Amino acid sequence: MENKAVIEIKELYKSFGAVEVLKDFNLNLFEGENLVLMGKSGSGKSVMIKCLVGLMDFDRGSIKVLGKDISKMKQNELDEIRTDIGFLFQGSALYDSMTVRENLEFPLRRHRKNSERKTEELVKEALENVGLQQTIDLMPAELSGGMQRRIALARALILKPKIIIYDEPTTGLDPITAKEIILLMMNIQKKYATSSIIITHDVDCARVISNRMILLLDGKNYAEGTFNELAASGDPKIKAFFK
Ligand SMILES: Nc1ncnc2c1ncn2[C@@H]1O[C@H](COP(=O)(O)OP(=O)(O)OP(=O)(O)O)[C@@H](O)[C@H]1O
Repeated sequence: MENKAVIEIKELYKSFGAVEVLKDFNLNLFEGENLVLMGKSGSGKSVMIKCLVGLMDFDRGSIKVLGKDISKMKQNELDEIRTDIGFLFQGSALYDSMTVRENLEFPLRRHRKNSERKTEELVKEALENVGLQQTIDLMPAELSGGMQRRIALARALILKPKIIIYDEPTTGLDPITAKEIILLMMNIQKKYATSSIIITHDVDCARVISNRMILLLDGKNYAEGTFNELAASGDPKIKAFFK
């Protein structure tokens, strides 16, 4: 892909005491692509994401988001760049005590971007995108796991982010619901031309959604390539990711 990079991570190092979590980790996310990041539990995926959005300091290396250096940003610049990045967290992480509408309004209010009317419009558009307009006044507990995940996806998209980070988007869902979520992610990507990092252990999900993959192992980007390239590898360490 010849597009420009919207995220550039170069030679990133991060240790906790004697534990070196990231050691020369590199990642480029190009405009419009779906990049799948795979790594074992504890390999440092969450640490990398926290460094990326300025929630955690790193020891060495550089991170640029939309062309700007994260480590040189002031708080207000960090706040602004975070509105350009949407998150779908592990599980759904909806607020249990809020209705669907209130869950969706939350990011809009926090960033004070919109008038009341605009807020209403954006909530409705977000629900339409995931086909759940009828749930607007329900509580999360009244929805199935798959519906909760779709609402969480709608919330991740409501600020129209340029970049979306999906953390285990299909974990805990049955295969059919997982497929529905993947299709929805792909449709929404197309509609809004977002660029995405998808963290997943789900080989089926990676096969369907990835334009490119990075395998995180021993703190590094151990291997990179398309799903087919990596899945055909003879390297036992790479093969282990596809079991
Ligand atoms: N704040 C912290 N203080 C000390 N160690 C930490 C801290 N945050 C993460 N770690 C360590 O860094 C390593 C990587 O953790 P991380 O949460 O990034 O893994 P992960 O790849 O996201 O795992 P999972 O797939 O289970 O979510 C782990 O060994 C963890 O114990």
